[in-house]
Amino acid sequence: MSEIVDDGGVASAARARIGETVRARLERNPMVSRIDTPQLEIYGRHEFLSAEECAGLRELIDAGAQPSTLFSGSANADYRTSASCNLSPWSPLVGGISDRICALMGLAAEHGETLQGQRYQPGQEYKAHCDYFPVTASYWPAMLKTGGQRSWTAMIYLSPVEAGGETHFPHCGFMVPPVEGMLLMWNNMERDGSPNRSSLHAARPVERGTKYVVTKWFRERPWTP
Ligand SMILES: O=C(O)CCC(=O)C(=O)O
Ligand SMILES: [Fe+2]
Repeated sequence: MSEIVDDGGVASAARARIGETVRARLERNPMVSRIDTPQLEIYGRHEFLSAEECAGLRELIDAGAQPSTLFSGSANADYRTSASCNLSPWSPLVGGISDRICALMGLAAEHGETLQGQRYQPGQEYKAHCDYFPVTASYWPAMLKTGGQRSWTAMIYLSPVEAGGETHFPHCGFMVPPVEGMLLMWNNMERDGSPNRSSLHAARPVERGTKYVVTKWFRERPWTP
C-alpha cells in the first residue's frame, strides 16, 4: 500500500486556501497596496512600524547579529553576506510586532517562524533565492515534520538605505527600495498551492548606509521546531 505524501512541490488545496485567505484579507485593507505584477502576489504596507519601533529592533539586531548562515547550513561565503539573528519572541517589542503581522495577514501565530533580524553593511547582500523549501533538499524531510512548506513571507525594512539594498524580484522585473517602517508581504506559492518560481528574490548589495530588516516566514501547518 502506498502512502500519499504531500511533498510540498506540487499543487495543494491546503496551501491554495492559505493563499486565498490572506489575499482576500489584504485586498480588504485600505492601508495595504498590491504591487501590480502578474506573476506574484505581493503587497506593501507603509508605516507599519514607527521610527521608535524600528530603532528598538535595530538595537536588538546589533546586539545579536552573527554572520548569516543559509537554511541548508552550508557555507555561504559570498551568497548571504549579511549578519543575522533570531529575535526572542519573549521580548515584548518582538512579540507585539509578530502579533501585529499575524493580525494584518490573518495568519495564526503558531504558523509563524521566529522573527529573524538581518543587517547588511556596504557590499553585503543576499543573492537570488526562493524562500520556499526545495523538496529535493536533504533537510526537506525534517521540514515536512516541523510545519511543512513555507507559504507567505513578511519582511519589514527598519532603516532607510542611502544607496543599494533593494529587494529585487528578477522574474517580475522590479525592485523594492527599502523604506523605513514598510512591511512587504508576498506569497511564495502559486494560486494552486505549488511553489511559485517567480517569487525568486535577492537583496541587492548595499552601496551606502546600513540596511536592517526583519523577516517572518509562515509555514503551511503550525511550526514545531
Ligand atoms: O533583505 C532583503 O531585502 C531580502 C531578505 C530575504 O530575502 C530573506 O530574509 O529571505
Ligand atoms: Fe528571502
